[in-house]
Amino acid sequence: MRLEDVWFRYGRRADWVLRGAAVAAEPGSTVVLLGRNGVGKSTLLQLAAGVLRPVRGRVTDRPAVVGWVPERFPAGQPFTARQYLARAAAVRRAPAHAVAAWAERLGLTPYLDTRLAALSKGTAQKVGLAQAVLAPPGLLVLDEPWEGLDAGARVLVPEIVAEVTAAGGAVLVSDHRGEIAALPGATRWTLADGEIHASGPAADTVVVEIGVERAAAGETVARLRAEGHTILGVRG
Ligand SMILES: Nc1ncnc2c1ncn2[C@@H]1O[C@H](COP(=O)(O)OP(=O)(O)OP(=O)(O)O)[C@@H](O)[C@H]1O
Repeated sequence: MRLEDVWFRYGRRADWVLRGAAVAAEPGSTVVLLGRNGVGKSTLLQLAAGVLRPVRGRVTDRPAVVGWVPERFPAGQPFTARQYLARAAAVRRAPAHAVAAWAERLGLTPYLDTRLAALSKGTAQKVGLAQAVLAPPGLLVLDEPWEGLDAGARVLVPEIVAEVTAAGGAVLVSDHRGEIAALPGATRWTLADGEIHASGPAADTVVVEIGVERAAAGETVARLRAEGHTILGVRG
């Protein structure tokens, strides 16, 4: 999947969210998208997934099967989890056993006959994750996939990412919580002021301890994360 000079804004008078983005996610690679809140990560992911179209430029080499996990699963639809996943499986021509197998793996089996609107946020997120992988995706796009998941399910995200890339798919994932540490070997795209800065995986990592005033802690953590650093903890 390749962005070729992609420009995007939400309206004629709106500011540009992306200005001439030119990056590529190669088959078998994992790309982690970093950047502060509101900088345009979700927008870029939706352009990559084909949910949004560029205002200028184009997205090329998008594989036939794209799995897209939005930041918030749209749970307002009038289906049970089983009906929704069965429909998604039919649309993607996924194998017949895929719904039951993914439901089991994600701990969704007890909730399959619950209506989507009645699911907890985390369980709905799991349905969102399941629908994206029912058919093996050539490109898997995950918007903050850890959000709302319990500890048991969080560990599944890097597992699923590794399986998709091992099968030759590309994975593009946004991360504002430093979960990138769980994705060794990932390329980083850092988005700032409408531009993407791509950098290779951190091959050799060291831990640097810094002290900041309490009042500045939140802002410092956010800034360091936006720059692509991993925050291992805050204490004191
Ligand atoms: N549907 C929309 N209509 C108009 N403006 C939008 C829309 N969606 C997002 N924006 C604006 O585009 C900019 C980028 O938003 P986006 O959601 O892509 O950022 P983000 O980096 O994903 O943020 P966060 O980390 O908070 O999820 C923001 O200024 C936002 O207000």
